[in-house]
Amino acid sequence: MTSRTDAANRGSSNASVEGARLEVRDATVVLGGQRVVEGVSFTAAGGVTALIGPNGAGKSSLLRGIAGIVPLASGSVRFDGADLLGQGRRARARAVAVVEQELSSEVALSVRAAVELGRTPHRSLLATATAADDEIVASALRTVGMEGFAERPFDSLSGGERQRVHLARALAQQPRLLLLDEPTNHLDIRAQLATLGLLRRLSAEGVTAVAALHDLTLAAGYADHVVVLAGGRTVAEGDPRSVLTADLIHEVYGVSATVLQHPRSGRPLIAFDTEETA
Ligand SMILES: Nc1ncnc2c1ncn2[C@@H]1O[C@H](COP(=O)(O)OP(=O)(O)OP(=O)(O)O)[C@@H](O)[C@H]1O
Repeated sequence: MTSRTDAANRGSSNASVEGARLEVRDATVVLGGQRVVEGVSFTAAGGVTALIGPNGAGKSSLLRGIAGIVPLASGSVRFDGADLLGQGRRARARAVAVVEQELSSEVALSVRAAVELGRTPHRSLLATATAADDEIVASALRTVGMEGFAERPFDSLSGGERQRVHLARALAQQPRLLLLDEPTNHLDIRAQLATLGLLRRLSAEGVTAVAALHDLTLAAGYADHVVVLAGGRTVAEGDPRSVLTADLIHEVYGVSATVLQHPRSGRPLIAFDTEETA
């Protein structure tokens, strides 16, 4: 596949506050002896970056490599001018929060306790929660609309509710870099729009957000920058308005689509050609 890079838009952002710069260079991740991410580079100076691509493209592995959850076989990740992966876990967790797809963690905890885990990197080892921590946790729960669930056991929640709690925990971490793996998974459409709107608001406050997304129209509607992966490699990147073409969608996903324009935002609306419309 050809590599198309919209260099003029690389790292561009509509964010009103420029976030710290994330520079991923030649990232390669090897899992089970396979190069599942190979030589991926992109820069995000604030704003929302969407990672898109088919199942198995390497989106989760790239996010995990950036976060230091899996090692990079080669390449580097710099954030705010420093080598992110060279930092200790605790220092990294003060800057970077990750919302992963896995929904079964914190099963024995209440919702409030699960979100409180987000404060751990900011507290000294044996310290208990301060009033400020409590307010940050309460605020994170309010932001995701889960304040009424604080005392519920985490494992009693629905999939979408768990997803929101994971997001609240990441917010409680007060990160400057937010990495999210399919954050709209399990969410109803209102919650999906709220989550992506929240990413936009956070980016306006200086948070750099990178999210793996499957819904191309939502990615087009909310991202400043898209990175398209297939087979572990970058196929295209840039402004969603120039990258998300019918040709690109056919090349990457093997499906036919008509790309329309949102009448107000001008952003791409992707209509898939079903048997009826083909
Ligand atoms: N532990 C592992 N050992 C071997 N291969 C792995 C391992 N983990 C992931 N892979 C493979 O790496 C590739 C990339 O997986 P990854 O989860 O990063 O893709 P993805 O783009 O996030 O996919 P999806 O959209 O399905 O979530 C896949 O082919 C997957 O099977």
